[in-house]
Amino acid sequence: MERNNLFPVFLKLEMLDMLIVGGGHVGLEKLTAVLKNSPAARVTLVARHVQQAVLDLAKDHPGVKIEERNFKLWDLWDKDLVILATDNRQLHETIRKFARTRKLLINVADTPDLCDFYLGSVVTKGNLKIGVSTNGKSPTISKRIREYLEEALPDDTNDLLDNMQKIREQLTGDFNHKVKVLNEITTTWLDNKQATPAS
Ligand SMILES: C[C@@]1(CC(=O)O)c2cc3[nH]c(cc4nc(cc5[nH]c(cc(n2)[C@H]1CCC(=O)O)[C@@](C)(CC(=O)O)[C@@H]5CCC(=O)O)C(CC(=O)O)=C4CCC(=O)O)c(CCC(=O)O)c3CC(=O)O
Ligand SMILES: NC(=O)C1=CN([C@@H]2O[C@H](COP(=O)(O)OP(=O)(O)OC[C@H]3O[C@@H](n4cnc5c(N)ncnc54)[C@H](O)[C@@H]3O)[C@@H](O)[C@H]2O)C=CC1
Repeated sequence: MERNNLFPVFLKLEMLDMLIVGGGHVGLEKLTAVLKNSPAARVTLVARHVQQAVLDLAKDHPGVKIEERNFKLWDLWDKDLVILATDNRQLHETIRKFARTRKLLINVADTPDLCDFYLGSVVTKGNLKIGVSTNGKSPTISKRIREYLEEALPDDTNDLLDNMQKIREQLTGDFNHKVKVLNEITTTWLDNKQATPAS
């Protein structure tokens, strides 16, 4: 059977510098995805024309800088990650080439063959976050799985995490003992969806 070989990570975007090129529909979608997850992300968005909705979104996020002009190569100099969302495939290929010489990681929205990483659908319940990838096969199925998990996971999931954190802090004994206790008290969690693990 085919498998998904992508390696998932969770990035701290308030400690990294991201460049988004393109401020149309797709640029807005990607900026929205970034800020929904990481409201304090440091993002520079460069676009010849910036949609009003992009400006509105940026207003509420001090980490976002909007520059309404053509992309320039030096936009890449001080960045860690790049998302391209223009309507110009040739430009995407050129930027990608330069970005890779600088070892920057790049996502070209809707062009899997030019991407070093993909965005995923994201389920969030408090501190819990689940990233979904179909390996580019079907973003619509990613979206459906997100909706399914959002519905299925109890709303008090974050209380569970708080309780578990307290228990972790209070547990004494060696590492193996702690792992055993933590495994035991969570065995039935998803069966009865309780926020307080049985002790
Ligand atoms: C490879 C990837 C690269 C990347 O963009 O990072 C990619 C590629 C492409 N997307 C396309 C289309 C659509 N993308 C969406 C939606 C999302 N797309 C996202 C990620 C990804 N999209 C990466 C793989 C993710 C995975 O592995 O599953 C999500 C999960 C995250 C996000 O973007 O924030 C977000 C859902 C967020 C949510 O709601 O949870 C919808 C549905 C909708 O908008 O309702 C459609 C239309 C329906 C359809 O096609 O399914 C096309 C065809 C373009 C064309 O037809 O021209 C390509 C190109 C191709 O497939 O060749
Ligand atoms: N809109 C959609 O739902 C979908 C779009 N696509 C594709 O994604 C691409 C982008 O789509 P949209 O965002 O809708 O297009 P758009 O035309 O709304 O936005 C393109 C953006 O790129 C900017 N841009 C173009 N050249 C630039 C340059 N040299 N420097 C800086 N900025 C530059 C424009 O000013 C604009 O902000 C298109 O190729 C489209 O075919 C694919 C699937 C769905």
